[in-house]
Amino acid sequence: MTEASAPENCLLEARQIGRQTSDGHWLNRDLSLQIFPGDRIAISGPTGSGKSVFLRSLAMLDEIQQGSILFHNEPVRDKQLPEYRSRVVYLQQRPVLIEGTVESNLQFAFQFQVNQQKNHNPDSIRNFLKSFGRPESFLKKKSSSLSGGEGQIVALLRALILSPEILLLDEPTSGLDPETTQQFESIILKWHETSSESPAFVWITHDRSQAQRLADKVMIFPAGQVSNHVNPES
Ligand SMILES: Nc1ncnc2c1ncn2[C@@H]1O[C@H](COP(=O)(O)OP(=O)(O)OP(=O)(O)O)[C@@H](O)[C@H]1O
Repeated sequence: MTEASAPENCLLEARQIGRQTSDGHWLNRDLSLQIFPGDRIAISGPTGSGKSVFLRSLAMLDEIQQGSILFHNEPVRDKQLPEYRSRVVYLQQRPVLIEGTVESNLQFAFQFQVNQQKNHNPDSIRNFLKSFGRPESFLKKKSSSLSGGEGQIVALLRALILSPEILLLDEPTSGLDPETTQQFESIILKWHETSSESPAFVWITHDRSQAQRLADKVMIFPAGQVSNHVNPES
Protein backbone atom coordinates (compact mmCIF):
# COMPACT_ATOMS: atom_id res chain seq x y z
CA MET A 1 0.00 0.00 0.00
CA THR A 2 1.41 3.41 -0.88
CA GLU A 3 1.24 6.08 1.81
CA ALA A 4 -0.70 9.27 1.20
CA SER A 5 1.45 12.31 0.54
CA ALA A 6 1.65 14.97 3.18
CA PRO A 7 -0.29 18.19 2.53
CA GLU A 8 1.46 20.45 0.03
CA ASN A 9 2.51 23.01 2.64
CA CYS A 10 4.29 20.42 4.82
CA LEU A 11 7.85 21.64 5.46
CA LEU A 12 9.36 18.47 6.81
CA GLU A 13 7.98 14.98 7.13
CA ALA A 14 9.49 12.04 8.97
CA ARG A 15 7.64 9.01 7.66
CA GLN A 16 7.90 5.94 9.90
CA ILE A 17 11.58 6.42 10.48
CA GLY A 18 13.84 4.23 12.55
CA ARG A 19 17.48 4.21 13.53
CA GLN A 20 19.52 1.12 14.17
CA THR A 21 23.03 0.66 15.55
CA SER A 22 25.67 -1.21 13.54
CA ASP A 23 25.04 -4.30 15.70
CA GLY A 24 21.34 -4.33 14.75
CA HIS A 25 19.79 -2.76 17.87
CA TRP A 26 16.90 -0.38 17.11
CA LEU A 27 17.25 2.94 18.96
CA ASN A 28 13.82 4.01 17.72
CA ARG A 29 11.34 2.76 15.13
CA ASP A 30 8.19 3.76 13.22
CA LEU A 31 8.27 7.41 14.24
CA SER A 32 6.32 9.89 12.15
CA LEU A 33 6.01 13.65 12.33
CA GLN A 34 4.83 16.34 9.94
CA ILE A 35 6.09 19.88 10.50
CA PHE A 36 4.13 22.79 9.04
CA PRO A 37 4.89 26.52 8.78
CA GLY A 38 4.44 28.16 12.17
CA ASP A 39 4.48 24.91 14.17
CA ARG A 40 5.81 25.05 17.72
CA ILE A 41 6.46 21.44 18.71
CA ALA A 42 7.81 20.16 22.03
CA ILE A 43 9.30 16.68 22.32
CA SER A 44 9.03 15.18 25.76
CA GLY A 45 9.62 11.81 27.42
CA PRO A 46 11.88 9.96 29.81
CA THR A 47 15.66 9.91 29.71
CA GLY A 48 17.00 7.47 27.16
CA SER A 49 13.69 7.21 25.26
CA GLY A 50 15.29 8.26 21.96
CA LYS A 51 14.37 11.95 21.68
CA SER A 52 17.86 13.12 20.69
CA VAL A 53 18.32 10.20 18.31
CA PHE A 54 15.08 11.26 16.57
CA LEU A 55 16.07 14.94 16.40
CA ARG A 56 19.49 14.08 14.97
CA SER A 57 17.72 11.97 12.34
CA LEU A 58 15.48 14.94 11.46
CA ALA A 59 18.61 17.11 11.16
CA MET A 60 20.01 14.40 8.87
CA LEU A 61 23.11 14.17 11.01
CA ASP A 62 22.71 10.40 11.38
CA GLU A 63 21.54 7.98 8.73
CA ILE A 64 18.18 6.28 9.22
CA GLN A 65 17.69 2.57 8.56
CA GLN A 66 13.89 2.68 8.19
CA GLY A 67 11.41 5.06 6.58
CA SER A 68 12.07 8.37 4.89
CA ILE A 69 12.53 12.07 5.50
CA LEU A 70 10.94 14.48 3.05
CA PHE A 71 11.66 18.20 2.89
CA HIS A 72 8.94 20.12 1.03
CA ASN A 73 7.63 16.70 0.01
CA GLU A 74 10.90 15.66 -1.66
CA PRO A 75 13.67 13.36 -0.44
CA VAL A 76 16.93 15.17 0.34
CA ARG A 77 19.83 13.99 -1.79
CA ASP A 78 23.38 13.90 -0.44
CA LYS A 79 24.47 16.86 -2.53
CA GLN A 80 21.55 18.92 -1.13
CA LEU A 81 22.63 18.35 2.50
CA PRO A 82 24.54 21.65 2.93
CA GLU A 83 21.49 23.59 1.75
CA TYR A 84 19.20 21.44 3.92
CA ARG A 85 21.34 22.18 6.98
CA SER A 86 21.17 25.91 6.31
CA ARG A 87 17.36 25.73 6.17
CA VAL A 88 16.85 23.19 8.94
CA VAL A 89 19.22 24.28 11.68
CA TYR A 90 20.08 22.02 14.61
CA LEU A 91 21.15 23.44 17.96
CA GLN A 92 22.70 20.94 20.30
CA GLN A 93 22.79 20.96 24.09
CA ARG A 94 26.44 21.97 24.30
CA PRO A 95 27.40 24.66 21.80
CA VAL A 96 30.37 24.19 19.53
CA LEU A 97 32.08 27.50 18.82
CA ILE A 98 35.12 28.22 16.71
CA GLU A 99 38.17 30.02 18.08
CA GLY A 100 38.08 33.80 17.83
CA THR A 101 35.51 36.38 18.83
CA VAL A 102 31.75 36.19 19.15
CA GLU A 103 31.54 38.26 15.97
CA SER A 104 33.72 35.85 14.00
CA ASN A 105 31.48 33.00 15.19
CA LEU A 106 28.43 34.87 13.92
CA GLN A 107 30.06 35.62 10.57
CA PHE A 108 31.42 32.10 10.17
CA ALA A 109 28.32 30.58 8.57
CA PHE A 110 28.21 33.27 5.88
CA GLN A 111 31.53 32.03 4.47
CA PHE A 112 29.80 28.93 3.14
CA GLN A 113 28.61 29.19 -0.42
CA VAL A 114 25.14 27.98 0.53
CA ASN A 115 24.67 30.96 2.89
CA GLN A 116 26.26 33.65 0.78
CA GLN A 117 22.97 34.88 -0.60
CA LYS A 118 21.61 35.31 2.93
CA ASN A 119 21.80 38.76 4.45
CA HIS A 120 24.20 39.32 7.29
CA ASN A 121 22.21 42.02 9.01
CA PRO A 122 24.17 43.83 11.79
CA ASP A 123 20.97 45.50 13.05
CA SER A 124 19.30 42.18 13.74
CA ILE A 125 22.40 41.05 15.66
CA ARG A 126 22.35 44.25 17.74
CA ASN A 127 18.65 43.69 18.48
CA PHE A 128 19.23 40.11 19.54
CA LEU A 129 22.08 41.23 21.82
CA LYS A 130 19.87 43.88 23.37
CA SER A 131 17.23 41.26 24.13
CA PHE A 132 19.87 39.29 25.99
CA GLY A 133 20.94 42.39 27.89
CA ARG A 134 24.41 42.26 26.33
CA PRO A 135 26.26 45.39 25.10
CA GLU A 136 27.68 45.58 21.59
CA SER A 137 31.16 45.00 23.07
CA PHE A 138 29.99 41.41 23.66
CA LEU A 139 30.74 40.85 19.97
CA LYS A 140 34.45 41.41 20.66
CA LYS A 141 34.64 38.82 23.44
CA LYS A 142 36.75 35.75 22.80
CA SER A 143 34.64 32.60 22.46
CA SER A 144 37.05 30.83 24.84
CA SER A 145 36.16 33.34 27.58
CA LEU A 146 32.39 32.82 27.39
CA SER A 147 30.41 31.04 30.07
CA GLY A 148 28.44 27.95 29.01
CA GLY A 149 25.24 30.02 28.94
CA GLU A 150 26.81 32.81 26.89
CA GLY A 151 28.14 30.22 24.46
CA GLN A 152 24.62 28.85 24.06
CA ILE A 153 23.33 32.36 23.37
CA VAL A 154 25.95 32.84 20.65
CA ALA A 155 25.02 29.48 19.13
CA LEU A 156 21.36 30.57 19.10
CA LEU A 157 22.18 33.92 17.45
CA ARG A 158 24.32 32.12 14.89
CA ALA A 159 21.35 29.87 14.08
CA LEU A 160 18.76 32.66 13.94
CA ILE A 161 20.71 35.03 11.70
CA LEU A 162 20.59 32.31 9.04
CA SER A 163 16.77 32.71 9.04
CA PRO A 164 16.10 28.98 9.20
CA GLU A 165 12.77 27.51 8.11
CA ILE A 166 12.97 25.02 10.97
CA LEU A 167 14.97 25.20 14.17
CA LEU A 168 15.69 21.89 15.92
CA LEU A 169 16.59 22.43 19.57
CA ASP A 170 17.93 19.67 21.81
CA GLU A 171 17.38 20.78 25.42
CA PRO A 172 19.03 24.11 24.67
CA THR A 173 18.30 25.68 28.06
CA SER A 174 19.18 22.73 30.30
CA GLY A 175 22.43 24.39 31.42
CA LEU A 176 21.09 27.94 31.72
CA ASP A 177 19.94 29.86 34.80
CA PRO A 178 16.23 30.82 34.99
CA GLU A 179 16.81 34.40 33.80
CA THR A 180 18.85 33.37 30.76
CA THR A 181 16.36 30.57 30.05
CA GLN A 182 13.57 33.14 30.01
CA GLN A 183 15.56 35.42 27.67
CA PHE A 184 16.36 32.46 25.43
CA GLU A 185 12.68 31.46 25.21
CA SER A 186 11.59 35.05 24.50
CA ILE A 187 14.09 35.42 21.68
CA ILE A 188 12.87 32.25 20.02
CA LEU A 189 9.21 33.18 20.40
CA LYS A 190 9.88 36.67 19.05
CA TRP A 191 11.81 35.25 16.09
CA HIS A 192 8.97 32.80 15.52
CA GLU A 193 6.27 35.47 15.66
CA THR A 194 8.02 38.13 13.62
CA SER A 195 9.67 36.15 10.81
CA SER A 196 7.82 36.70 7.59
CA GLU A 197 8.63 33.13 6.48
CA SER A 198 6.51 31.47 9.24
CA PRO A 199 9.29 29.25 10.57
CA ALA A 200 8.72 26.25 12.82
CA PHE A 201 10.65 24.84 15.75
CA VAL A 202 10.96 21.48 17.46
CA TRP A 203 12.22 21.69 21.04
CA ILE A 204 13.22 18.77 23.25
CA THR A 205 12.47 19.53 26.88
CA HIS A 206 12.01 17.60 30.13
CA ASP A 207 10.28 20.60 31.63
CA ARG A 208 6.50 20.36 31.22
CA SER A 209 5.93 23.98 32.10
CA GLN A 210 8.45 24.97 29.42
CA ALA A 211 6.60 22.80 26.90
CA GLN A 212 3.38 24.49 27.98
CA ARG A 213 4.88 27.97 27.54
CA LEU A 214 6.43 27.31 24.15
CA ALA A 215 4.60 24.70 22.19
CA ASP A 216 1.23 24.15 20.56
CA LYS A 217 1.86 20.46 19.84
CA VAL A 218 3.72 17.85 21.83
CA MET A 219 5.32 14.59 20.71
CA ILE A 220 5.65 12.11 23.55
CA PHE A 221 8.38 9.47 23.57
CA PRO A 222 8.98 6.56 23.40
CA ALA A 223 5.86 5.93 21.28
CA GLY A 224 6.09 9.26 19.48
CA GLN A 225 2.38 10.16 19.55
CA VAL A 226 1.70 13.76 18.60
CA SER A 227 -0.99 15.68 20.42
CA ASN A 228 -2.28 19.18 19.85
CA HIS A 229 -2.59 19.94 23.53
CA VAL A 230 0.30 20.55 25.83
CA ASN A 231 -1.11 19.70 29.24
CA PRO A 232 1.32 20.24 32.13
CA GLU A 233 -0.78 17.97 34.38
CA SER A 234 -0.76 14.92 32.07
N1 LIG B 1 25.17 6.33 18.28
C1 LIG B 1 24.61 5.54 19.21
N2 LIG B 1 24.99 4.26 19.32
C2 LIG B 1 24.44 3.44 20.25
N3 LIG B 1 23.50 3.84 21.14
C3 LIG B 1 23.11 5.11 21.07
C4 LIG B 1 23.63 6.03 20.11
N4 LIG B 1 23.03 7.24 20.30
C5 LIG B 1 22.16 7.06 21.31
N5 LIG B 1 22.21 5.80 21.78
C6 LIG B 1 21.39 5.25 22.86
O1 LIG B 1 20.03 5.43 22.49
C7 LIG B 1 19.23 5.67 23.64
C8 LIG B 1 18.43 6.93 23.44
O2 LIG B 1 19.32 8.05 23.49
P1 LIG B 1 18.83 9.54 23.36
O3 LIG B 1 20.03 10.41 23.60
O4 LIG B 1 18.09 9.73 22.10
O5 LIG B 1 17.82 9.65 24.59
P2 LIG B 1 17.01 10.91 25.07
O6 LIG B 1 15.57 10.53 25.11
O7 LIG B 1 17.38 12.11 24.27
O8 LIG B 1 17.56 11.06 26.56
P3 LIG B 1 17.82 12.36 27.47
O9 LIG B 1 16.48 12.88 27.85
O10 LIG B 1 18.55 11.80 28.65
O11 LIG B 1 18.66 13.33 26.69
C9 LIG B 1 20.20 5.73 24.82
O12 LIG B 1 20.17 4.49 25.48
C10 LIG B 1 21.53 5.99 24.18
O13 LIG B 1 22.59 5.45 24.95
